[in-house]
Amino acid sequence: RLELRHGSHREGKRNDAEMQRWRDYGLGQFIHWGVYAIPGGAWDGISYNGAAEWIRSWSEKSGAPKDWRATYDKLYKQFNPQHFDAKIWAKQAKKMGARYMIFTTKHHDGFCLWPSKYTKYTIVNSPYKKDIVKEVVEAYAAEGIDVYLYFSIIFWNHPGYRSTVPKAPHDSLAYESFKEFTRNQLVELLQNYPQTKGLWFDGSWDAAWVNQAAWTDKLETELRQLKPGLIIGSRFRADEYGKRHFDSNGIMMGDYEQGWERKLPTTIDDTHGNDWDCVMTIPPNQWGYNADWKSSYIKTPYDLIAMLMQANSLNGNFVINFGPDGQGAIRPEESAIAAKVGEWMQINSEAVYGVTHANFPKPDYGVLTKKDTTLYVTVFNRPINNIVRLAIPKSSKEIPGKAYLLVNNVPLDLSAVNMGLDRDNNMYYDVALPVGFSAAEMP
Ligand SMILES: C[C@@H]1N[C@@H](C#Cc2ccccc2)[C@H](O)[C@@H]1O
Repeated sequence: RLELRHGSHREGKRNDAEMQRWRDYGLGQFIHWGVYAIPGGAWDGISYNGAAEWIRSWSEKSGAPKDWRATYDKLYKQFNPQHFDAKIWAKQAKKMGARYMIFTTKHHDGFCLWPSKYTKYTIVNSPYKKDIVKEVVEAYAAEGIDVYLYFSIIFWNHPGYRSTVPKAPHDSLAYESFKEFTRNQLVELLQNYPQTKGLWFDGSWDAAWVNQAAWTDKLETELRQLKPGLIIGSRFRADEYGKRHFDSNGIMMGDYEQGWERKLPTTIDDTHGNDWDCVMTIPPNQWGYNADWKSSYIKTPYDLIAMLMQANSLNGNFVINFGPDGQGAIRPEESAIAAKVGEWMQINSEAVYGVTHANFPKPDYGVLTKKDTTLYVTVFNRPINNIVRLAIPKSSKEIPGKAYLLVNNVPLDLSAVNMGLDRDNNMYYDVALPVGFSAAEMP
């Protein structure tokens, strides 16, 4: 084992109340919003083929309009979202069943949706002027939804930003100013918005930042002291050998694993016994608003519900991303998806909130989650014989005999079902699905 000064400072899960609250969320909403919502993935009739929130990085050699960067960097002067109403967003999240939300205070372009004292590139200098982060934090708090602030380390047009490790003296000096700027903004966010429960870091892969193990370690400690109980994921900092998410001894950095971006673990072993979240886009890879939803597959509510249950069956939270348009409205297609997920959650959220992995053989008809001695069997692939078999290894300590199978919220008493031993010496319960049962079909 390596002697690390700036690796993970804790082994095993955090066991304080704030982290248990995080663990119990089950479902979250991510909102990506900023100046990038104005172009919405295209400009002057030319489409950008990357993620809409990355459109500033569009180069002329890959088809960007002439002087695109300069054009983009003036767009904030048009940012005046007349349809923005954080209360509408928050009510939609509530109806969807989200217990927490993650909001982009600034993305890689650096435009701050709060009146930061440390740069002029903020909402104050846009026609909108008002503090959007404040409106969001307050609206979600009013709905009882916890807020986490997304913060991009990358700031493409900050004079001191460097992606590669600075070598020349003037670059090193510039980067020192960028580090101080970054620290100042993070302290400012925690002081301005004390309601926030955590920071969701992104854009921390640059060599220049990865090379700052000691400084970022010190900064993380300072932020945690500033806000006891603060939750920070594995993406914030690297150890002194440049290892991210997991230090050079394989111990997770931060409080939960942030590696599951647009992907999910398959087995509980993939999660290494850690807390984790999966953040998921509705199109294949668009976080910010992209006007064109015709040229790619849009996930259905069923797709998202299946992912939600897979995440929760493996001890993870599932966070669905929404990208409001340049006027601040969530597009009708996204609102419809949120409503459908909410209808399903209305019936089945007991199998989502506060659950843990059930250590039984995973059935092929759906997923298992559990809470205390109650087992939730969420059936997505209805067996042709209408029987779901629950196999419990005889060695298992968790015999759900006292539990109920909640199948689409229909409690089934296990003692009333056919039991036996299969050839793998598992005890099994064969449960006939009630007539009309459907976990996934919308009511
Ligand atoms: C949460 C998501 N992370 C961001 C990214 C990225 C990215 C882009 C290229 C290569 C690797 C990672 C996306 O823009 C979005 O904010």
